Amino acid sequence: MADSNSGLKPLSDKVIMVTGASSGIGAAIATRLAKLGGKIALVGRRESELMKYVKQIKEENGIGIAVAADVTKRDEVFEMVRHTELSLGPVDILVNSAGVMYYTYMKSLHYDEWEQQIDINCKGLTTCVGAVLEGMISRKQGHIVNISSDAGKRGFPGLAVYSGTKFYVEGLSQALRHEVKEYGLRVTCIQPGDVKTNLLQHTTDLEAKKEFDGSETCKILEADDVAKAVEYAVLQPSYVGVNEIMVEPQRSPI
Ligand SMILES: NC(=O)C1=CN([C@@H]2O[C@H](COP(=O)(O)OP(=O)(O)OC[C@H]3O[C@@H](n4cnc5c(N)ncnc54)[C@H](OP(=O)(O)O)[C@@H]3O)[C@@H](O)[C@H]2O)C=CC1
Ligand SMILES: N[C@@H](C=O)C(=O)O
Repeated sequence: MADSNSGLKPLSDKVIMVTGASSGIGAAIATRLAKLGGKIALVGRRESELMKYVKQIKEENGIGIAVAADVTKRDEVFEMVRHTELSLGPVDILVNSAGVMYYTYMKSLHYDEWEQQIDINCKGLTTCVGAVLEGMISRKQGHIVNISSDAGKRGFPGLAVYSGTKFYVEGLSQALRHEVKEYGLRVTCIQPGDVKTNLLQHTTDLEAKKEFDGSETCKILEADDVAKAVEYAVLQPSYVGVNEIMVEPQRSPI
Protein backbone atom coordinates (compact mmCIF):
# COMPACT_ATOMS: atom_id res chain seq x y z
CA MET A 1 0.00 0.00 0.00
CA ALA A 2 1.28 3.52 -0.80
CA ASP A 3 2.19 5.56 2.26
CA SER A 4 0.20 8.69 2.98
CA ASN A 5 3.21 11.02 2.60
CA SER A 6 4.26 9.81 -0.85
CA GLY A 7 1.47 11.63 -2.72
CA LEU A 8 0.43 8.30 -4.24
CA LYS A 9 -3.14 7.11 -3.85
CA PRO A 10 -3.52 4.05 -1.57
CA LEU A 11 -4.25 1.56 -4.38
CA SER A 12 -2.03 3.04 -7.09
CA ASP A 13 0.21 -0.03 -7.19
CA LYS A 14 -2.73 -2.43 -7.51
CA VAL A 15 -4.34 -4.12 -10.52
CA ILE A 16 -7.94 -4.92 -9.65
CA MET A 17 -10.30 -7.11 -11.66
CA VAL A 18 -14.00 -6.59 -10.93
CA THR A 19 -16.56 -8.96 -12.45
CA GLY A 20 -20.15 -7.77 -12.78
CA ALA A 21 -18.80 -4.26 -13.30
CA SER A 22 -21.33 -3.28 -15.98
CA SER A 23 -24.01 -2.62 -13.36
CA GLY A 24 -24.98 -2.15 -9.73
CA ILE A 25 -22.59 -3.23 -6.99
CA GLY A 26 -19.71 -4.20 -9.31
CA ALA A 27 -19.85 -0.83 -11.09
CA ALA A 28 -19.85 1.01 -7.74
CA ILE A 29 -16.85 -1.01 -6.54
CA ALA A 30 -14.93 -0.41 -9.78
CA THR A 31 -15.47 3.35 -9.74
CA ARG A 32 -14.74 3.67 -6.00
CA LEU A 33 -11.48 1.68 -6.17
CA ALA A 34 -10.41 3.60 -9.31
CA LYS A 35 -10.68 6.86 -7.30
CA LEU A 36 -8.21 5.30 -4.84
CA GLY A 37 -5.73 4.80 -7.68
CA GLY A 38 -6.44 1.15 -8.56
CA LYS A 39 -5.96 0.10 -12.19
CA ILE A 40 -9.30 -1.52 -12.88
CA ALA A 41 -10.33 -4.22 -15.35
CA LEU A 42 -14.12 -4.01 -15.57
CA VAL A 43 -15.64 -7.35 -16.58
CA GLY A 44 -19.14 -8.19 -17.83
CA ARG A 45 -20.89 -9.43 -20.94
CA ARG A 46 -22.27 -6.02 -22.05
CA GLU A 47 -19.30 -4.08 -23.35
CA SER A 48 -21.36 -0.94 -24.04
CA GLU A 49 -22.33 -0.77 -20.34
CA LEU A 50 -18.75 -1.40 -19.21
CA MET A 51 -17.58 1.44 -21.46
CA LYS A 52 -19.85 3.94 -19.64
CA TYR A 53 -17.98 3.27 -16.39
CA VAL A 54 -14.58 3.20 -18.11
CA LYS A 55 -15.40 6.65 -19.51
CA GLN A 56 -16.40 7.89 -16.04
CA ILE A 57 -13.18 6.51 -14.52
CA LYS A 58 -11.05 8.15 -17.22
CA GLU A 59 -12.85 11.48 -16.81
CA GLU A 60 -11.84 11.35 -13.15
CA ASN A 61 -8.20 10.69 -14.21
CA GLY A 62 -8.32 7.04 -13.22
CA ILE A 63 -7.24 3.93 -15.11
CA GLY A 64 -9.83 1.46 -16.33
CA ILE A 65 -10.31 -1.00 -19.18
CA ALA A 66 -13.40 -2.89 -20.31
CA VAL A 67 -13.02 -6.64 -20.67
CA ALA A 68 -16.06 -8.33 -22.18
CA ALA A 69 -16.38 -11.87 -20.84
CA ASP A 70 -18.99 -14.37 -19.73
CA VAL A 71 -17.82 -15.89 -16.44
CA THR A 72 -19.59 -19.17 -17.23
CA LYS A 73 -17.24 -19.75 -20.19
CA ARG A 74 -13.86 -21.04 -19.04
CA ASP A 75 -11.98 -19.94 -22.19
CA GLU A 76 -13.39 -16.38 -21.86
CA VAL A 77 -12.33 -16.23 -18.20
CA PHE A 78 -8.76 -17.30 -19.00
CA GLU A 79 -8.67 -14.77 -21.86
CA MET A 80 -10.01 -12.01 -19.58
CA VAL A 81 -7.14 -12.59 -17.14
CA ARG A 82 -4.56 -12.84 -19.95
CA HIS A 83 -5.81 -9.60 -21.53
CA THR A 84 -5.88 -7.78 -18.18
CA GLU A 85 -2.37 -8.90 -17.27
CA LEU A 86 -1.01 -7.82 -20.67
CA SER A 87 -2.74 -4.41 -20.44
CA LEU A 88 -2.39 -3.57 -16.74
CA GLY A 89 -0.12 -6.15 -15.06
CA PRO A 90 -0.67 -9.12 -12.73
CA VAL A 91 -3.98 -9.15 -10.88
CA ASP A 92 -3.53 -8.17 -7.21
CA ILE A 93 -7.20 -8.06 -6.25
CA LEU A 94 -10.10 -10.01 -7.75
CA VAL A 95 -13.61 -8.86 -6.85
CA ASN A 96 -16.26 -11.40 -7.83
CA SER A 97 -19.53 -9.47 -8.13
CA ALA A 98 -21.09 -11.08 -11.25
CA GLY A 99 -24.30 -12.76 -10.16
CA VAL A 100 -27.99 -13.31 -10.78
CA MET A 101 -30.97 -13.83 -8.50
CA TYR A 102 -34.50 -15.08 -9.23
CA TYR A 103 -37.29 -15.10 -6.70
CA THR A 104 -39.18 -18.34 -7.27
CA TYR A 105 -40.98 -21.02 -5.29
CA MET A 106 -39.23 -24.38 -5.57
CA LYS A 107 -42.62 -25.84 -6.48
CA SER A 108 -42.66 -23.64 -9.61
CA LEU A 109 -39.80 -25.76 -11.01
CA HIS A 110 -37.95 -22.98 -12.85
CA TYR A 111 -35.10 -25.30 -13.85
CA ASP A 112 -33.48 -22.81 -16.24
CA GLU A 113 -33.38 -20.10 -13.59
CA TRP A 114 -31.99 -22.53 -11.01
CA GLU A 115 -29.23 -23.57 -13.42
CA GLN A 116 -28.35 -20.01 -14.37
CA GLN A 117 -27.88 -19.05 -10.73
CA ILE A 118 -25.67 -22.08 -10.11
CA ASP A 119 -23.71 -21.53 -13.34
CA ILE A 120 -22.98 -17.85 -12.71
CA ASN A 121 -22.92 -17.50 -8.91
CA CYS A 122 -21.06 -20.77 -8.18
CA LYS A 123 -19.30 -22.12 -11.24
CA GLY A 124 -18.46 -18.72 -12.72
CA LEU A 125 -17.03 -17.42 -9.46
CA THR A 126 -15.00 -20.62 -9.02
CA THR A 127 -13.51 -20.34 -12.52
CA CYS A 128 -12.54 -16.71 -11.90
CA VAL A 129 -10.82 -17.68 -8.64
CA GLY A 130 -8.99 -20.49 -10.43
CA ALA A 131 -7.82 -18.20 -13.21
CA VAL A 132 -5.95 -15.84 -10.86
CA LEU A 133 -4.93 -18.23 -8.10
CA GLU A 134 -1.72 -19.65 -9.56
CA GLY A 135 -0.32 -16.17 -10.22
CA MET A 136 -1.27 -14.89 -6.77
CA ILE A 137 0.30 -17.92 -5.07
CA SER A 138 3.53 -17.60 -7.07
CA ARG A 139 3.77 -13.87 -6.25
CA LYS A 140 2.81 -14.61 -2.62
CA GLN A 141 0.27 -11.83 -2.57
CA GLY A 142 -3.31 -11.33 -3.58
CA HIS A 143 -6.78 -10.64 -2.30
CA ILE A 144 -10.01 -12.27 -3.43
CA VAL A 145 -13.19 -10.44 -2.50
CA ASN A 146 -16.42 -12.37 -3.05
CA ILE A 147 -19.72 -10.52 -3.10
CA SER A 148 -21.80 -13.11 -1.29
CA SER A 149 -25.07 -12.10 0.41
CA ASP A 150 -26.86 -12.23 3.73
CA ALA A 151 -28.64 -15.08 1.91
CA GLY A 152 -25.32 -16.91 2.26
CA LYS A 153 -25.84 -16.89 6.02
CA ARG A 154 -29.56 -17.68 6.22
CA GLY A 155 -31.81 -19.47 3.74
CA PHE A 156 -34.45 -17.06 2.41
CA PRO A 157 -37.82 -18.52 1.35
CA GLY A 158 -38.46 -17.69 -2.29
CA LEU A 159 -34.71 -17.70 -2.82
CA ALA A 160 -33.85 -21.32 -2.06
CA VAL A 161 -31.49 -21.90 -4.99
CA TYR A 162 -30.03 -18.39 -4.75
CA SER A 163 -29.39 -18.89 -1.02
CA GLY A 164 -27.78 -22.23 -1.86
CA THR A 165 -25.43 -20.53 -4.31
CA LYS A 166 -24.39 -18.00 -1.69
CA PHE A 167 -23.85 -20.70 0.97
CA TYR A 168 -21.54 -22.25 -1.64
CA VAL A 169 -19.64 -18.95 -1.92
CA GLU A 170 -19.29 -18.84 1.86
CA GLY A 171 -18.07 -22.46 2.07
CA LEU A 172 -15.59 -22.07 -0.76
CA SER A 173 -14.25 -18.82 0.70
CA GLN A 174 -13.81 -20.25 4.19
CA ALA A 175 -11.90 -23.31 2.94
CA LEU A 176 -9.83 -21.33 0.43
CA ARG A 177 -8.85 -18.85 3.15
CA HIS A 178 -7.19 -21.67 5.07
CA GLU A 179 -5.49 -23.14 1.99
CA VAL A 180 -3.89 -19.87 0.89
CA LYS A 181 -2.99 -18.22 4.19
CA GLU A 182 0.55 -19.62 4.04
CA TYR A 183 1.08 -17.77 0.73
CA GLY A 184 0.01 -14.42 2.18
CA LEU A 185 -3.33 -14.35 0.32
CA ARG A 186 -6.54 -12.97 1.76
CA VAL A 187 -10.15 -13.96 1.08
CA THR A 188 -13.03 -11.68 2.04
CA CYS A 189 -16.77 -12.30 1.84
CA ILE A 190 -19.04 -9.29 1.70
CA GLN A 191 -22.61 -10.17 2.70
CA PRO A 192 -25.02 -7.44 1.64
CA GLY A 193 -28.71 -7.32 2.40
CA ASP A 194 -31.04 -5.69 -0.13
CA VAL A 195 -29.32 -3.16 -2.39
CA LYS A 196 -30.93 -0.87 -4.95
CA THR A 197 -29.73 -2.40 -8.28
CA ASN A 198 -31.13 -4.21 -11.31
CA LEU A 199 -30.82 -7.63 -9.63
CA LEU A 200 -34.57 -8.02 -9.05
CA GLN A 201 -35.47 -7.20 -12.65
CA HIS A 202 -34.94 -10.70 -14.00
CA THR A 203 -37.47 -12.47 -11.75
CA THR A 204 -40.36 -14.08 -13.67
CA ASP A 205 -42.19 -15.82 -10.77
CA LEU A 206 -44.07 -12.68 -9.75
CA GLU A 207 -46.21 -14.50 -7.19
CA ALA A 208 -43.06 -15.52 -5.27
CA LYS A 209 -41.61 -12.02 -5.60
CA LYS A 210 -44.82 -10.48 -4.21
CA GLU A 211 -44.79 -12.84 -1.24
CA PHE A 212 -41.11 -12.72 -0.31
CA ASP A 213 -39.43 -9.56 -1.62
CA GLY A 214 -39.20 -7.13 1.29
CA SER A 215 -37.07 -4.56 -0.51
CA GLU A 216 -39.88 -2.00 -0.66
CA THR A 217 -40.68 -2.12 3.05
CA CYS A 218 -37.75 0.03 4.23
CA LYS A 219 -34.87 2.12 2.94
CA ILE A 220 -32.46 -0.33 1.34
CA LEU A 221 -28.74 0.06 0.63
CA GLU A 222 -27.13 1.96 -2.23
CA ALA A 223 -24.53 0.06 -4.28
CA ASP A 224 -21.86 2.43 -2.96
CA ASP A 225 -22.61 1.34 0.63
CA VAL A 226 -21.30 -2.09 -0.40
CA ALA A 227 -18.36 -0.57 -2.29
CA LYS A 228 -17.32 1.20 0.93
CA ALA A 229 -17.15 -2.18 2.69
CA VAL A 230 -14.88 -3.49 -0.08
CA GLU A 231 -12.70 -0.39 0.24
CA TYR A 232 -12.32 -1.07 3.97
CA ALA A 233 -11.30 -4.69 3.38
CA VAL A 234 -8.71 -4.01 0.68
CA LEU A 235 -7.07 -1.07 2.45
CA GLN A 236 -6.04 -3.00 5.56
CA PRO A 237 -2.36 -3.82 6.08
CA SER A 238 -1.35 -7.29 4.87
CA TYR A 239 -1.39 -8.89 8.32
CA VAL A 240 -5.09 -8.02 8.72
CA GLY A 241 -7.65 -10.35 7.17
CA VAL A 242 -11.11 -8.84 6.94
CA ASN A 243 -12.80 -12.19 6.44
CA GLU A 244 -16.45 -11.17 6.44
CA ILE A 245 -18.48 -7.98 6.37
CA MET A 246 -22.26 -8.15 6.60
CA VAL A 247 -23.87 -4.88 5.58
CA GLU A 248 -27.66 -4.69 5.63
CA PRO A 249 -30.43 -2.13 5.71
CA GLN A 250 -30.72 -1.13 9.38
CA ARG A 251 -34.42 -2.06 9.35
CA SER A 252 -33.99 -5.59 8.00
CA PRO A 253 -31.35 -7.62 9.80
CA ILE A 254 -31.35 -11.40 9.21
N1 LIG B 1 -28.74 -6.18 -5.10
C1 LIG B 1 -28.83 -6.85 -3.96
O1 LIG B 1 -29.77 -6.68 -3.18
C2 LIG B 1 -27.73 -7.80 -3.58
C3 LIG B 1 -26.81 -8.28 -4.48
N2 LIG B 1 -25.88 -9.19 -4.08
C4 LIG B 1 -24.92 -9.75 -5.04
O2 LIG B 1 -24.21 -8.70 -5.66
C5 LIG B 1 -23.74 -9.12 -6.93
C6 LIG B 1 -24.03 -8.04 -7.94
O3 LIG B 1 -25.43 -7.88 -8.08
P1 LIG B 1 -26.11 -6.47 -8.37
O4 LIG B 1 -25.08 -5.47 -8.64
O5 LIG B 1 -27.09 -6.25 -7.31
O6 LIG B 1 -26.95 -6.85 -9.68
P2 LIG B 1 -26.90 -6.27 -11.16
O7 LIG B 1 -27.96 -7.04 -11.90
O8 LIG B 1 -26.99 -4.80 -11.14
O9 LIG B 1 -25.46 -6.69 -11.68
C7 LIG B 1 -25.14 -8.01 -12.03
C8 LIG B 1 -23.83 -8.00 -12.77
O10 LIG B 1 -23.43 -9.35 -13.02
C9 LIG B 1 -23.00 -9.42 -14.36
N3 LIG B 1 -23.19 -10.77 -14.89
C10 LIG B 1 -24.29 -11.53 -14.84
N4 LIG B 1 -24.09 -12.69 -15.47
C11 LIG B 1 -22.81 -12.67 -15.93
C12 LIG B 1 -22.01 -13.56 -16.68
N5 LIG B 1 -22.48 -14.75 -17.08
N6 LIG B 1 -20.74 -13.21 -16.97
C13 LIG B 1 -20.26 -12.01 -16.58
N7 LIG B 1 -20.97 -11.12 -15.88
C14 LIG B 1 -22.23 -11.45 -15.56
C15 LIG B 1 -23.86 -8.40 -15.11
O11 LIG B 1 -23.19 -7.99 -16.30
P3 LIG B 1 -23.61 -8.37 -17.79
O12 LIG B 1 -25.10 -8.50 -17.83
O13 LIG B 1 -23.08 -7.21 -18.59
O14 LIG B 1 -22.88 -9.63 -18.08
C16 LIG B 1 -23.90 -7.28 -14.09
O15 LIG B 1 -22.77 -6.47 -14.24
C17 LIG B 1 -24.42 -10.46 -7.20
O16 LIG B 1 -23.49 -11.50 -6.97
C18 LIG B 1 -25.54 -10.51 -6.19
O17 LIG B 1 -25.87 -11.83 -5.84
C19 LIG B 1 -25.79 -9.61 -2.79
C20 LIG B 1 -26.67 -9.16 -1.86
C21 LIG B 1 -27.69 -8.20 -2.16
N1 LIG C 1 -30.49 -9.52 0.17
C1 LIG C 1 -30.27 -10.75 -0.47
C2 LIG C 1 -31.50 -11.55 -0.56
O1 LIG C 1 -32.58 -11.15 -0.36
C3 LIG C 1 -29.74 -10.60 -1.85
O2 LIG C 1 -30.34 -9.83 -2.64
O3 LIG C 1 -28.73 -11.24 -2.12
